[in-house]
Amino acid sequence: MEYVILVRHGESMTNRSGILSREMNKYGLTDNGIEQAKFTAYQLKSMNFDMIISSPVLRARETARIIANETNLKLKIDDRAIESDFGQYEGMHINEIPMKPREELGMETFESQQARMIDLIDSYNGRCIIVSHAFPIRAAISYYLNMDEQESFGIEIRYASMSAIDVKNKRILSIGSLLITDRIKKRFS
Ligand SMILES: O=C(O)[C@H](O)COP(=O)(O)O
Repeated sequence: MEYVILVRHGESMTNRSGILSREMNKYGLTDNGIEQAKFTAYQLKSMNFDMIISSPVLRARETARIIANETNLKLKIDDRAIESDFGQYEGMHINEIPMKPREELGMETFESQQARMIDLIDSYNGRCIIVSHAFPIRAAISYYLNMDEQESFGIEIRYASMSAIDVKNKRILSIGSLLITDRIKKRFS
């Protein structure tokens, strides 16, 4: 891939209820999340992409469909963009989960999420949008910043935000932005 914009889905019922879930067909976007996705789609419409790729999880698919409709891009579902695997804590409220490292809880590790996101980015050509989830997106960004989970802990990936990466030069152009700048638009013109 030459350039990629990593988009987090819009606000969903998981976020509003504090539930951690990678359920494929539950917890869609809230009305707020739909509006957030539409605003991101509106900005991306003025740029040139080859494809949009999405996590198979409903909230990401709904966000990607909104963007695909606005940009007339072909939408492809790719499991490598999926939400973190929460293991035995799937579907639980965030407050019910012990404050321990993911490894100790039997959840998918930061390294595993980073590896599958980078494998995904490196397996496509051209300029793409990838719709995924906060943690996998942060893990991918950390790869280009050469940071580990703790060092990148402060990176916030907001709903429907856009993180632009110049993949061929391994350079981060924006992190968790809600607005696309003109100089980033120029790279996708
Ligand atoms: O940050 C996390 O643990 C999750 O990635 C949040 O998931 P979401 O981006 O699907 O809300």
